[in-house]
Amino acid sequence: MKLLEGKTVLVTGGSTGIGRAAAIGAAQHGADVAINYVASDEKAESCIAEVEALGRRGIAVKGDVALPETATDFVAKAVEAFGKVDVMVSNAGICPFHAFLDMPVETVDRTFRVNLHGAYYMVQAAANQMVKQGHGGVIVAVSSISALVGGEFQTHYTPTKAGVHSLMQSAAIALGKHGIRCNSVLPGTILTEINKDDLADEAKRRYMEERTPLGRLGMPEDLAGPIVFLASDMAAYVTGAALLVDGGMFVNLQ
Ligand SMILES: C[C@@H]1O[C@H](O)[C@H](O)[C@H](O)[C@H]1O
Repeated sequence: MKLLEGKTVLVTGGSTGIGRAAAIGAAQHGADVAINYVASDEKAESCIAEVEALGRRGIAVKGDVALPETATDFVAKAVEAFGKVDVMVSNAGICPFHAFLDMPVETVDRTFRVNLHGAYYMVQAAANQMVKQGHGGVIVAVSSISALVGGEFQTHYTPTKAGVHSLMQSAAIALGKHGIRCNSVLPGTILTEINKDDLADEAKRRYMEERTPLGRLGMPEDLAGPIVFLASDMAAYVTGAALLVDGGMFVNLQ
């Protein structure tokens, strides 16, 4: 069953990792897809090629989500291409692991601007377009298990993920009257570009695998299903919620 037939789905950070999996998953479920990306044109083009190979339309829009104008430009280009915005998947994020005591101010600022300000601008721009359209919509934000627990080398990162989770809670209240649902997914440790170097440390990787009840770290594709579900009418009464997608890592105390 295609859960997003004829919908227009926007994904930030959509050329790699979780964002790419969400974009492809949305196309597999019948949606047209617009991705925002900041780095590789090649990866963005190959993502759109996969969307088109699934018989859907796709566009890639380059832009740094830390800049407010990137959000309004992305939404405008999606409306120009597809006539509407039904779903925003706010996924773009960075995690430059670094020790706390000598954490550079630039690293703190950049991480907050991409992960939290960027999410705020994208959610607001999409919501304004959805309100203008007048028939509701859905916002799914990619927060993290790190919204709930800490990380020694993530003191600049975990507050942004807690912030994204909180943003969805408040946006759910602000936008419910417009029929717009707002929810978060909280990925655990998912193997992507963002933690490739960190998990190159065999001991750390083994520790993370062993504390995961399902016995493996996650793949980006593990997030596609939960994101498509929250974006679909199957979740018509779900808003302000947070869905852990972590193989059981969070609950595993003992
Ligand atoms: C970078 C990535 O971020 C996630 O939110 C979680 O903290 C993972 O363990 C980490 O590998």
